[in-house]
Amino acid sequence: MTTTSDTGRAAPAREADALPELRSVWWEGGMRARAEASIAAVLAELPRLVREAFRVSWRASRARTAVIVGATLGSGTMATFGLLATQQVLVGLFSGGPTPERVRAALPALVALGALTTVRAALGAATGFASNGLTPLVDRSVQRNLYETTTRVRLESFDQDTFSDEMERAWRGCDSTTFLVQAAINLLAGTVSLLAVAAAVVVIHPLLLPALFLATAPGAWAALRAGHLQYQTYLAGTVRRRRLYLLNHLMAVRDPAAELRSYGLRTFLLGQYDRVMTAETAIQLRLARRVTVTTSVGAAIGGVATAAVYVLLGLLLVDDRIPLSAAATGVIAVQAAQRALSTVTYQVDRLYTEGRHFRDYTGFMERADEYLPPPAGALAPDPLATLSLEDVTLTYPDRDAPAVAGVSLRIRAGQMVAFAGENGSGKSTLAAVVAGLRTPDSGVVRWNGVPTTDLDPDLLRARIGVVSQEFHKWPFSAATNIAMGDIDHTPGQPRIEAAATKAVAHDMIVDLPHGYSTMLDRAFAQGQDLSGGQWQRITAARGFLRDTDLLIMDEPSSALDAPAEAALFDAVRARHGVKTTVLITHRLANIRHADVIYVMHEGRLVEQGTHEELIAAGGLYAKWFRLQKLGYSDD
Ligand SMILES: Nc1ncnc2c1ncn2[C@@H]1O[C@H](COP(=O)(O)OP(=O)(O)OP(=O)(O)O)[C@@H](O)[C@H]1O
Repeated sequence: MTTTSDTGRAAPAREADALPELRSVWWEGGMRARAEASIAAVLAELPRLVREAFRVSWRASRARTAVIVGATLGSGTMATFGLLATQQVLVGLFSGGPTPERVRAALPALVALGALTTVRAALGAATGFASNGLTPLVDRSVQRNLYETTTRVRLESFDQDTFSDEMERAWRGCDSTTFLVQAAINLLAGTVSLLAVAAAVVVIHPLLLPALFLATAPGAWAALRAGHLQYQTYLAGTVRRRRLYLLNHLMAVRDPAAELRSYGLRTFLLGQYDRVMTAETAIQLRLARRVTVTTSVGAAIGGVATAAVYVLLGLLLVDDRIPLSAAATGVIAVQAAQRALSTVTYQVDRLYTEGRHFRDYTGFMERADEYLPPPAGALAPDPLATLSLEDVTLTYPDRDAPAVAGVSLRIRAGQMVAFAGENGSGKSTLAAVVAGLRTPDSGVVRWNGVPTTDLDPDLLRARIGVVSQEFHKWPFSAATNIAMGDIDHTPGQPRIEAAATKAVAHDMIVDLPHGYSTMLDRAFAQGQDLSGGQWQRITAARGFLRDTDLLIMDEPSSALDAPAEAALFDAVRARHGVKTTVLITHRLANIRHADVIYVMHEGRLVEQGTHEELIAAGGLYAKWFRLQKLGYSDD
């Protein structure tokens, strides 16, 4: 730990010897679980995980799963017969008589062994082919299921931390599913190989079975034991890397570079670096020592056990209890079993850690019902005549005060209405309720007198367009970004350009390197990013293209220059009397001509009327309008 003569700088480094705890991250969950689980717990979990892996694999492709299982079992059977054939070859070779005769005697078994090996190789190739093709199918099946759910859940779900967290874990769980399936297949192959060897040695000589067990069990135990420590070491490594990443961002990137220099933070940060690295490196070294000891002890025990088995075979041989061919096959069997076992132990660890993430996925999918919208009505909404809110209240999760409290209002077809109010007064939330994106906790929203809960939500939303304040920058071309306003009807270029013109976006798009085909994301080879105001024009164009009964525009001009803003509001006013528009904006001059202005204050509707009525009433609206007007006057 670094201390400096400058006490002011060194003080924070001495605050505590222990490093501050890092927030746990979801992708470490599987490794952490394996590092903490006992061998018994890991083994107890295996049957269920293997079952689940094969269930997923079966759902993704029955044919491929059947090929994998069939070929793996077939390969195991070939391995058993292969060992038996090996023994027969040895029987022939170790029999009495001249060498050519011994070779001749061994020939049929040798031919059988060759045939078995060939078939086994073919079965291995079939397994490889089927499992390679299975991976994308499994991937697709689980991801599709997840995205089916995440695109259907209620919008409110995203406000809950638990949902976002669970969704992120479930997403990681999708990737784990393919690893889980691969691990289960490999585990099956390893186990079948092991059983195949065991079956063969029992047939050759029953005494070989305990010998086989003795030669393999200690090594397997040591490998599983080392698994704990290896995962702990890995975890310690990631903690170190994460801490380093934080410091790297303080010392080697552009953003903090100026403050680092102007406040003379170099020594302080280097001190932090030394402190972190000294502590974390010590942890890693300690663990590395333990892993080395455990694996060395395991290897030593395994080596001693194997040697003991060879001695045992020698004694049995000397004692004439087993023939030479059986002893020699026993040696081959021990080596084959040790190879199979090292596959098995590795796959056990992998299955367990990936299984943890897979459980996140299945758990999320099981709980997904909680997040789905309640069963909705099936009535098709008629074109809008009136839209009314009756005593509507909505409180966000983890918030005490409602965002919208007891609001009642009525919007008639063809009207242009406006929501005004301070930041956080509930305008956007109210607009989301009107748009059918959020369901109020209490109160009723009626479309032509029919509660919206009785209407088909998709058909209802098809009659509403929303130009959101928090719009998304879709990574598609400019044309597609606009066409997405009515994607089901694949709008043609003339419609797209007409909408862009209304939103003052046409000229700007034409000036892009590839015009309407320009990709609006720099991830693409010739992609472009746009300025905030340019994006806002594209978003407004999307709303105009939708051309629905009701268009809700939430701060559509906050980033627009003055001419663009004026043109946009001309286009909005052109809807007046034809289509219905709800406008939200802080620039009150833009809503002077609205039929009704609803004024929100702390979630409540506190004033309503035309501009003139509200000015005459001398309330909040009149005050804000006066303030804005003052800003433009010369006084
Ligand atoms: N997703 C959310 N989760 C929790 N609270 C929210 C969420 N969205 C908004 N709020 C809170 O609800 C209240 C109303 O927010 P809303 O966005 O409706 O206000 P607004 O009038 O549109 O504000 P602005 O003028 O700043 O856009 C605020 O207190 C806000 O912090």
